[in-house]
Amino acid sequence: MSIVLGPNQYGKAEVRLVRVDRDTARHRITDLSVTSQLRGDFRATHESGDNAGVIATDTQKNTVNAFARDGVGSPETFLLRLARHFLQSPQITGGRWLAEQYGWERITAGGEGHDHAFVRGAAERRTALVHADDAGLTVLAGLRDVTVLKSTGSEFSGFPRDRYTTLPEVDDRILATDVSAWWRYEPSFTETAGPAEYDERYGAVRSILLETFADLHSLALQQTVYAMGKAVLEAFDDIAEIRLSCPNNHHFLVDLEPFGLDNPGEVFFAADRPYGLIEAAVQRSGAPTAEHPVWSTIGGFV
Ligand SMILES: O=c1[nH]c(=O)c2[nH]c(=O)[nH]c2[nH]1
Repeated sequence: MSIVLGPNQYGKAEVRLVRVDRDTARHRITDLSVTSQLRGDFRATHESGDNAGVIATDTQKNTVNAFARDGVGSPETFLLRLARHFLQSPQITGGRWLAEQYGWERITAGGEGHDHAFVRGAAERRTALVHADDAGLTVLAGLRDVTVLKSTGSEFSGFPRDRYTTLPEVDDRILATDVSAWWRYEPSFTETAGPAEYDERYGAVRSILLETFADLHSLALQQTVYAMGKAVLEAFDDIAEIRLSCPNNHHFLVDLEPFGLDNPGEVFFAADRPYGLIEAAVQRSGAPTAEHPVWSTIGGFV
């Protein structure tokens, strides 16, 4: 039996990059964590330490920072620039470039918000991923940990009961989750989109996800998750598919009877674990059934 090197990739993870656009007194900041990973025939370095073809991870980090000097644009276009740059080296045959963007809002004291003072927003991040392989470039866009809650308009009943079932059926409960999603753009979008189109589309998808969460009377988080994905695909032909991952952040009604009090859906215990975890891909019927290769690069369902 002989031992051989299997699939491999390497690069710099989580380059923390803050870009200040200061062309006017009203500054804009872009706060990113960027990961660059390269693929190619890197047997030599693994087998004998011959680094002749190895673009150092330090060089990859420097390239990320240097490219930011010209502006970031949108996370998607920034990653596409990096991908096209590294793919110019003949030994690089593919790769994976990932960005997580942290939101900063202007500090507001009435009026328009401060010109150059910001407050970091919620845990929510905007995400982008560019994947390159023999078939070309694929762009995913997404979001992570968009925390939402509705205080009514959610029920859960009709599930099977066995000797281990204790959950009561409820026709009114809190529904709370942290929405994470990735959606895959068709080439028809990525071939022409610039930063403005990516930004606009990100905002539109985020709004659709939130509005659907809010408006659908939910009989199960599964129904809400599917409806959110479906609404996005119905709105945009050039989004091929979307994957969602949503924990069910349980809120349990506190028993106030020991204190002689009723509790008509007013006082809850917000449990942090365990949590239900509902994940689904929403796709177009007739699309290829084989999983697109990009999904194997994201680590986890979403
Ligand atoms: O929306 C829900 N889906 C489930 O599958 C489930 N299971 C559970 O215990 N509570 C819930 N809620």
